[in-house]
Amino acid sequence: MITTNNLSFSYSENVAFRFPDITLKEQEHLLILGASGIGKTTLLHLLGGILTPQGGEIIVNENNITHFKPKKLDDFRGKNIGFIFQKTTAIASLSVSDNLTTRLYFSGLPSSKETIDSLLEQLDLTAVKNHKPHQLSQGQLQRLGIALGVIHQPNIILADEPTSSLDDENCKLVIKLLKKQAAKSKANLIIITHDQRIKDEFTNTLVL
Ligand SMILES: Nc1ncnc2c1ncn2[C@@H]1O[C@H](COP(=O)(O)OP(=O)(O)OP(=O)(O)O)[C@@H](O)[C@H]1O
Repeated sequence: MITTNNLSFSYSENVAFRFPDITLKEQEHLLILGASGIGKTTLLHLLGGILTPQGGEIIVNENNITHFKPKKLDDFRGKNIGFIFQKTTAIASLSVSDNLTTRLYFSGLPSSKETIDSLLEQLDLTAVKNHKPHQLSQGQLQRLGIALGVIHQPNIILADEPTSSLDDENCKLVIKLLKKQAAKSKANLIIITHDQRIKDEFTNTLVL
């Protein structure tokens, strides 16, 4: 569950944003659309606690995270938020499997071979589990990005332009995978995009 009230943020006097309020009940999805530069990534980073709003508040599962101290926010983010970035944040020197083990560690969770193997299987990455990120294809890298965003079963999955560089077939596949992973961890799924192809896949949309 996530609620925002009167959120505002500015990078400078000239680059300032006021965002519409968001209310998502358990497991609801939201697609955020809008022109380039309108503030979509900024909003996603506010929702995930990467940026702190100058005004308003963000409530995640009854926790008002707006005024959390940095350490508490880091812990909260590690356990509850799953980010999927356009470009993978995998560690180059580690294998696919070890990247997932490391992500679990940073979320304060024990390494679980079963959890990792099962997720790799679902994302069709088993064959490359011992490969380093640079040995993966674009599609495999994209799926590793999803794995890294969901391995710790977050309550909120935040995806930044997850389909923009994909062909139609892989675009559909990624959306299906994101919805499936969100259902599995009973998470809210919030996607920002200007990819019009995925508009029809979501009933709940917010245009900035
Ligand atoms: N760290 C920063 N410092 C200063 N200005 C920034 C910073 N990050 C973003 N901006 C500015 O804030 C505005 C909104 O950026 P943001 O990335 O949130 O937009 P967006 O809607 O996600 O754009 P796009 O669709 O092109 O990714 C842009 O004008 C951008 O230049």
